[in-house]
Amino acid sequence: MADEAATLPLAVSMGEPAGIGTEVLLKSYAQLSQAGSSAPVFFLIDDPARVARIVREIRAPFRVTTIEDPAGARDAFSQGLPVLPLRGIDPASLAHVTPGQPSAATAAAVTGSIRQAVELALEGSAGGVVTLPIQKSVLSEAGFPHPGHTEFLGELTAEADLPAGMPRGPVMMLAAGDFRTVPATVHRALKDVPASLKADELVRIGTIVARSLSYDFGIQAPRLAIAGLNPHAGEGGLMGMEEQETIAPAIQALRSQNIDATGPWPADTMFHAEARAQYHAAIAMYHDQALIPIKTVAFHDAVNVTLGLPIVRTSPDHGTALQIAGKGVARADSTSAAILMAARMAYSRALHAG
Ligand SMILES: NC(=O)C1=CN([C@@H]2O[C@H](COP(=O)(O)OP(=O)(O)OC[C@H]3O[C@@H](n4cnc5c(N)ncnc54)[C@H](O)[C@@H]3O)[C@@H](O)[C@H]2O)C=CC1
Ligand SMILES: NCC(=O)COP(=O)(O)O
Repeated sequence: MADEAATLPLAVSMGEPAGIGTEVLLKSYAQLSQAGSSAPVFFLIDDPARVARIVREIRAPFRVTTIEDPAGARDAFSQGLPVLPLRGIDPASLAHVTPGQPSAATAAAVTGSIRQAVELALEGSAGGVVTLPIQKSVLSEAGFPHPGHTEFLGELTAEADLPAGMPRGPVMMLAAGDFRTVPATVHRALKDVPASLKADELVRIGTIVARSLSYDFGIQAPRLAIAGLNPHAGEGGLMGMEEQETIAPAIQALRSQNIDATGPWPADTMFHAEARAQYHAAIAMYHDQALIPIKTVAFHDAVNVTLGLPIVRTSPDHGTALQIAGKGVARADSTSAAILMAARMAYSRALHAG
């Protein structure tokens, strides 16, 4: 990790303050900072007084260090968790957070933290962005127009240049070790999925995944397995036509671009261990088709990563877990994995950029 740790510090957005985000980040800091100079350096964008209060409440064996800019994170990291104050947000909006009870009153801080993290990454002050989970329903109540980070990040980075040859995302991928799944449609009602599947969109997603597996993850000849939509991948048209009309033509188009894509595979049998050994990433047709297998097998290890962005972005795979917020029982493995993955991706991008 020595070289990876030498890249720019990672910016961590605060996520829902009534959820488990702060707790898992503090636990990750306690764990990862043990690695000393080989630990990836990161900082949280939040209200330092709020975070310091939580650190005192849980009697964490470290403190919070307020930094004025990302450059201050490296020196501060060995002393305590570096926290960069939220820009343009009244800290009073975060003064009355009750664990487990999210409120629209904190929405500006939550979305402002993401925006600030992305800006720092785009201007080259941060090596990438790690987002802590947001409560999507509460942000929506407050007028936030995006169903999740993925779409918001696409908008925030729409004008920025991508690495050479990388088509523009955003594309969501969940990854745990060699197990990688991509939902071709993301935050969409199931009833709307069939009509929204388009061959050219599947080709764009497949191209981004293949390119990113090489560029960000060092897989030189990525193999993609594409799922069908219907039971038994349509059973020759008996159970649906999307495989023949949309998915198979997209696979042909990917193959004509020398991308090693196969399918459409029946989704029920493509995720067991022997099947997974045949490919580097599965492209599923909808959110739960992609996320159920990986969260079942690797809930505490998986990372949510956005491909096809001008910046690196990862996140723990879990949500705000309001039921256990404030109880001290949340596991930080996925957050630590997200930080380590972002550091590795930032290092890989820095190497490519020369
Ligand atoms: N990247 C993001 O911002 C994400 C946000 N969400 C949002 O989170 C909210 C809650 O979503 P849910 O579907 O309930 O999923 P969830 O992941 O918050 O919780 C599902 C179950 O897993 C448990 N759990 C989650 N994280 C855990 C951890 N670190 N340690 C131990 N147990 C843990 C919870 O207690 C609950 O039983 C929703 O608003 C959802 O949209 C969900 C996923 C990702
Ligand atoms: N289930 C994954 C999820 O909802 C995360 O979405 P995003 O906030 O990363 O776009």
